Amino acid sequence: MSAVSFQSVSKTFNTSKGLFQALNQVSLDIEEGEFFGLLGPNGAGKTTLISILAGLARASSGSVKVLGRDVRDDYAEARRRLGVVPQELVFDPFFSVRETLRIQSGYFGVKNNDAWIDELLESLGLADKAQSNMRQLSGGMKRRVLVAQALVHKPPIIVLDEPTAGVDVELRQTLWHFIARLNREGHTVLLTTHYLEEAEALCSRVAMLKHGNIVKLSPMSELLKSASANVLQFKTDSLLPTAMAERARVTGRIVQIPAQDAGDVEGLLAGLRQGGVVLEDVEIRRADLEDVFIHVMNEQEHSGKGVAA
Ligand SMILES: Nc1ncnc2c1ncn2[C@@H]1O[C@H](COP(=O)(O)OP(=O)(O)OP(=O)(O)O)[C@@H](O)[C@H]1O
Repeated sequence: MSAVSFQSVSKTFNTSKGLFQALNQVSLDIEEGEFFGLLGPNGAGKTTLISILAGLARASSGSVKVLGRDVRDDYAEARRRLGVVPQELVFDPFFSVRETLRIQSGYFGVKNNDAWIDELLESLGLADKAQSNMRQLSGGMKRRVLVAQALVHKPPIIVLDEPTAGVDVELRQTLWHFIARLNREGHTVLLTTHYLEEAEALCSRVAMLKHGNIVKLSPMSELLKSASANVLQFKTDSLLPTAMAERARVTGRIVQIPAQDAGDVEGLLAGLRQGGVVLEDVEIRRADLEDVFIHVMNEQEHSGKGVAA
């Protein structure tokens, strides 16, 4: 049985400008024990898909099942199997951290949960904040509580919607260490993130979403293999020749151009020299998930919408 199964899920919003299709026939099965990444640019439909999974929004058509339970017809049972860490920080400011977690346990009907609550507090670096009121915590600490809150009923499936947006390195490390442990222990993880190096390090399979369509669905290893093998990277203040500018990813002074092999790199360097481009800090590195992501998104731009497996 799939941990999460999306079958032809579409979502249309009524907006002041008319109907807007945020999801278009999304079908996707996430297996038990997977660490699955849902990637896509802003507005691709990731949060909408997760909101439908969590029962916070309704699909216009299609169905979603959590371990075989339909999120609409069998909401309570489906929801109990999910631990959802939302993007937004929402709390009741009057409770302490421990009270917040106890209340959440009660909500799921879990009694005598203090041993697990202590373990969550310890693993997420919150042990010394257990008695603090929520309103006294920093943003990063609140985010840790949000994670603890999602996990308080030991859900088999953990859903994280951009959990590391704007959080510091220490929290990221604490969080990933803990989530990776839970995944090793058998929990399924569904993650959306804009930090592609995190996705690359953690996810065994990813789906890329664009304009509400799945445009890529692939194991991470195959995705990385499918990429052009290398990237020529350098810094420059010069303008690039047009043919090269079209292939390049430019961030400030840093230019990165995909290259298949050593011959391709030589050709690029010769072209740059001919174009009078002055290079600094030249290096050749292996392509990463960000290179693949940009390639897939550009491909879609040029070929229109569509599904590529
Ligand atoms: N309640 C709503 N009413 C109208 N349009 C909406 C609503 N919620 C989302 N949308 C639109 O649906 C599209 C998908 O939004 P969604 O939040 O799912 O994207 P996302 O992939 O999570 O983006 P981000 O990476 O920015 O979080 C966007 O164009 C958004 O403006």
